[in-house]
Parts: sequence; structure tokens; C-alpha cells
Amino acid sequence: MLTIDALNVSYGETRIINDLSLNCSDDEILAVLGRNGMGKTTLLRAIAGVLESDSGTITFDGEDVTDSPPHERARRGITLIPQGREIFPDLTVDENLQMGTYAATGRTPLDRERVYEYFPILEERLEQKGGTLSGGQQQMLAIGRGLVTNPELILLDEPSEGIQPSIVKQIGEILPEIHRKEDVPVVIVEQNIELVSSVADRGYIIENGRIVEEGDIRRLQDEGLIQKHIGI
Ligand SMILES: Nc1ncnc2c1ncn2[C@@H]1O[C@H](COP(=O)(O)OP(=O)(O)OP(=O)(O)O)[C@@H](O)[C@H]1O
Repeated sequence: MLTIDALNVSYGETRIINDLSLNCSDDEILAVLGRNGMGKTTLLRAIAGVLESDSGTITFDGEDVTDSPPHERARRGITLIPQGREIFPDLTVDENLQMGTYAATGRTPLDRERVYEYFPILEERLEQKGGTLSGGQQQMLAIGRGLVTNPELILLDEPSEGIQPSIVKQIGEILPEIHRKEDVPVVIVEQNIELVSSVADRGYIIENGRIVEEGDIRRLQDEGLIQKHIGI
């Protein structure tokens, strides 16, 4: 269970996350929605500990992690799959996956076979350099690299960005399967509403770093709140 209470996060003097509170239970895929620049990535980075918070608390599985450094949160199983994927282009698929296990020192890595079950293409391309993969394959590699950490919480930032619709659809099918089989909660930031509505149970809409709506994704859609706040 992730609980965020009255969180404030800034870049320099500029406050990006404003008094934000949310929770994600162990059995859900939670969406964070909002227009560009509203603070979604900043929020995920603050949860992962890559960015320090000004005030507020982040509690994960009953422990206050607000002041824990990123490696400590990674050791607890908080895994960020960043926007833009950030795979290592000059390393092979195999080496990229290996980097995932280094990122979560102290955890027992997930059996690689499990990763290949979700993404067979990774096993076929083990010796290929990450940079030579298609965008969709790179996204699969980024998710695979997160998965090998045997995560307790996946923070997934815009997985559909810049990838072709067929792969987006495939990710939309695999994500709930990963969530179910690995018994791992997921917080997903995503602009693709089709993908969000196919994977997420509940969502928060944020504007200028504040929560403006929260609820069942279907309700947010049916009541026109996604359209109202995001325009999609
Ligand atoms: N490293 C940084 N230094 C200063 N300002 C930043 C930095 N990164 C992001 N910002 C600013 O913080 C605000 C929130 O950015 P953030 O990336 O969290 O938004 P977002 O909702 O994820 O948007 P997008 O969908 O475009 O990624 C924006 O105004 C952005 O310009």
C-alpha cells in the first residue's frame, strides 16, 4: 500500500506538486492523469526518491520512506520505469536486464524466464544492443528491466509515448497480467486514455500538481471529467 499525504515537491523555487494526497492499494492499477506539464512525472520521481520532497509524507507498506534515498526505496521494491524508457543503448538486452538486478541490490531478482514469458521478444534479442530495438521493444525492455527487480510497486511513466498502436495494445494486455501474476500494484502515468481505461481501476486527475478529481476510471470517463480536465 502506497499512501501519500500532503506532499509538496519543487524544482528550485518553483512548487510543482502541491499538497497532494493519494493512495494506491496492493490490488490495483492506479492511473495518474493530467495535461502535459502538470507534475505527473515529478510525482513519480518523488515516490521513487529521485527527487526530494519539501514536506508531506510518503508511506510504503507501513513504513515512512519520505526521507529514504532512492536506492533504499529500490531495495524495498519501488521500481520506476521512466518516461522515455532510458534503456542503455550501447548495452545488449541481456546487459540491460542485468542492470535492473543491480538497481535493486538486496532483493532476490525475479526469474528471467518470467520476464521472457511476458516479453518473448527479449529472449530472442538477448545479444542485440538496446539502441537498435524498435521503440516498442525498448519499452518492453524497460518494463522487463523493472520486472527483474521483483518489484513491490511499479511506477510506469507514459509507456505508450512514441510507440505504435499494436504494441500499445499488447502492453495494455500484458500489464494487467503482470499485475495479477506478480501480485504487484502499478501506478501508471499515461496520456493514452484507451490504454488507461483498459488497464486501470481508478484514477486521479492532477492540475498544476493538485488533485482535482479521483475515482473509478469508468466514472471519470462517463461523467466527462477526463474530457473536462484533459481534453481527451
Ligand atoms: N528538471 C526540471 N527542472 C525544472 N523544472 C522542471 C524540471 N522537470 C520538469 N520541470 C517542470 O515541472 C513541471 C511539471 O513537469 P512534469 O514533467 O512533472 O509534468 P508531466 O505532467 O509529467 O508532463 P509531461 O506529460 O509533459 O511529461 C513542468 O512545468 C516542467 O516544465
